[in-house]
Amino acid sequence: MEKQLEEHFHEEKGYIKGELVRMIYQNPDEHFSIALIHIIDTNESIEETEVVIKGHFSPLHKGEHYLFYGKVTNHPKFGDQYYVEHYQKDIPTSKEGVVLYLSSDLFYGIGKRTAERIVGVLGEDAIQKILHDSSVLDEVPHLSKEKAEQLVADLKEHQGFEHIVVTLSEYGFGLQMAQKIYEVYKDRTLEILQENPYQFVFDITGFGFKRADEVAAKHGISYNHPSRIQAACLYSLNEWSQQGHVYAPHDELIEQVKNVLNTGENALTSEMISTQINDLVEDRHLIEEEGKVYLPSLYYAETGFAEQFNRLWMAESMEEHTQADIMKVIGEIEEEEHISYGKEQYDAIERALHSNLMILTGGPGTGKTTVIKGIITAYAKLNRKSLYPADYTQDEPFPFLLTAPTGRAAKRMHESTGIPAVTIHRLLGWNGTESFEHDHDNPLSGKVLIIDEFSMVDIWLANQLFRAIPSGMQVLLVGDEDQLPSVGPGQVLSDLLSLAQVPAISLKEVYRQKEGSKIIRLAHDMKQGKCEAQTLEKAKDFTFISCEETQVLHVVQTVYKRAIDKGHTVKDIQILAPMYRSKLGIHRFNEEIQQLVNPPSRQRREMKVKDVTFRTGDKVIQLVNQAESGVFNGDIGEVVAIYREGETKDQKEKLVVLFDGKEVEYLRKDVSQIMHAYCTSIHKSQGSEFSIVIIPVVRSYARMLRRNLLYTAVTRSKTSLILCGDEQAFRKGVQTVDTNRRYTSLTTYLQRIQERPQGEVGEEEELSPYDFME
Ligand SMILES: Nc1ncnc2c1ncn2[C@@H]1O[C@H](COP(=O)(O)OP(=O)(O)OP(=O)(O)O)[C@@H](O)[C@H]1O
Repeated sequence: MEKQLEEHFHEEKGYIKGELVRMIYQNPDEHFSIALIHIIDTNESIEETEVVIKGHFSPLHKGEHYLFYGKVTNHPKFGDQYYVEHYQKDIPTSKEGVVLYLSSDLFYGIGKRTAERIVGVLGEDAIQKILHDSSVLDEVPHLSKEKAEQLVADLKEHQGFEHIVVTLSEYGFGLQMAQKIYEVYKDRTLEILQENPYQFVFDITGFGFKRADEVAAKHGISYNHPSRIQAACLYSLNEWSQQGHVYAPHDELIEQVKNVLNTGENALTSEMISTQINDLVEDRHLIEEEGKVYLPSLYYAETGFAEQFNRLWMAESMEEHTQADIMKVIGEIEEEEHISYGKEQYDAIERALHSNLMILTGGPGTGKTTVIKGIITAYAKLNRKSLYPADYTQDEPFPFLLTAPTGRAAKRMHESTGIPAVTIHRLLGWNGTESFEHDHDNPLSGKVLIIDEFSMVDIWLANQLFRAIPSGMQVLLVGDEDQLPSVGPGQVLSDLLSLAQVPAISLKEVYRQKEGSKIIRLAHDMKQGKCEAQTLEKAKDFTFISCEETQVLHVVQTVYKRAIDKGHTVKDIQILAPMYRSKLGIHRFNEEIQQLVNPPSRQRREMKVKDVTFRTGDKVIQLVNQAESGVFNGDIGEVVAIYREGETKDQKEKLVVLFDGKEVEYLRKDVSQIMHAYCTSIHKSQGSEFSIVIIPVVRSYARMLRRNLLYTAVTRSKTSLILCGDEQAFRKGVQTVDTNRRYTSLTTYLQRIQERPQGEVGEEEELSPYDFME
């Protein structure tokens, strides 16, 4: 196999056969290295006898020969270098060569005579044979067990990683995936690859069923092999949860699995699939209850959250204040703040003050923030507490915990209340991997917890958060039920609201509208599905520019430019679109707006990653939570510096982004954590607000256009909203209610808990959903 590969590469690609002179640089985590090589043989046009090579390879050993495949690149300062795309050890193939190799210093305790005996028995492909099945060494006479074990260990160390990567590359796996696979299975990789590639679907994040199927087909694994069907079940359920469902009904899962297995004429019956689902359930890879099939992590998150929610809801009431006291302090606040609370607002403050747990909902401008401030101030007055964190000590911590799912939402919360607010991840002391500092063993401390933008919180995070809330802490969940549900699985807010017993107050009266905001009026009309001609009429803060789909890009550019010319910054202006990859997708807008506001220039450094060019001055968005650097999914920043290899201490290219006064460095390999943010998706914009929002709405988006999506987009704008495109498409979207409810069973569990005889508690669940996640 290796030989064929070598011949194949020799025919098609440039190569250098060489020997290590010295390692110049190596980063073991990334297997990225630079080395100086003495050239033994090459078909590349390199004049020198030595060359610097760069690329992903583990440390090379002196005295061994390697074959490097790649490209000659010309470095302006250092001349010719070789960029290694692929490499392998030049394993000796003649008997003499193998004897020399095995008796070299690389192998402890193997002298020339032992090496000759090994090659005498196993032949010139002794190395491959031993790597494939080390028991072949039993056939070698006078080779002690210890020596044989040492030899296998040394061989694996010297040949293991390269050999595995080379073999995986034959199956079409890139270096990154090969490394990921190797990290999980180490020297068992090839064995698993050959015997049960479907195992990869279980163990390796991002490993698709189709890839496993391709590998399995090469090994002749049959279409109805139990491992194949089981992997398809697991894969389907994963896909299902990515669409927001917490479970799949057994029968629907079977249908989905049939589609994934796609066996054509070789039909697999529902019974066969059902049997495999049952086996997975028996082995605890899946959990099934009343015909609902769950991934264990989701099952434990949902049942766990229900228990935690119930615990807080049913906790002993805290010290009661009399109605008279409450009325008195609310009156005082009204006077101090020059405000007269509406009836709903007043009720919300009053009820929150003597509830363990309450939900506050309302559209934009209904006074959610005003009520939050009212609750905090009233609590402080009633309990004679200061609102300044500096007045507190470790023994008596600050009583108010304010939190939100995104950094931007937390920042807004802080700005509007004057009280510190952090992301939920930070509040829980997330360490960036699998655990949180705060959980039921180490709960949060404080008296009142307020969680804003709760519609964005998925069932995993909700459970994790609620586990860390001590009984007796007052909890207020705040959100807008008409916005999109969480990106992750579940629909926690709307499930809770659907239960009549859960204490909730919905603010309906709009206050900001009284200040003449058309944006707010539009949002409230949209909520009711209203979108008449009058609704879209131009106003001071709102314009719908009707135009053909082909003109939309130009119109968006013109509006953007005009806003910039008027003195607004790129930060103030946000384009929101529902799709990434269409003619009018997010990527396209980003390219065009970058060209408009941050074009190539001598003063601006660039880093090209795949097809995307990042430039200093670019507006970018963080795509994943990154606890160590303190940046979170959805945070928006600006590229402030780009460093080349030779300019940094550790010789690495870097891109630096400034997020709200905090600089974060990205290595080239991590740049995929960010993307341009001139235009972002509506989903990513949840929890953020922008002064000027531009939303293209065209017919080609039709399958995405839903009321809650458009409502979320429109309510992101603070002072100016520009819609452009097709009014009809917008209207249709507003009238299309997302009827695809997610499969969740939170309400069932909560009801079940409520009906349980008093005093009986649920099984103490020691597991956290994160125990099941990577
Ligand atoms: N009872 C009231 N009397 C007068 N003005 C009010 C009242 N309640 C709220 N407002 C004003 O209405 C505006 C919107 O209120 P607030 O910011 O609290 O709403 P919100 O629901 O948090 O809105 P959004 O979600 O859009 O931020 C603010 O300017 C606020 O001062």
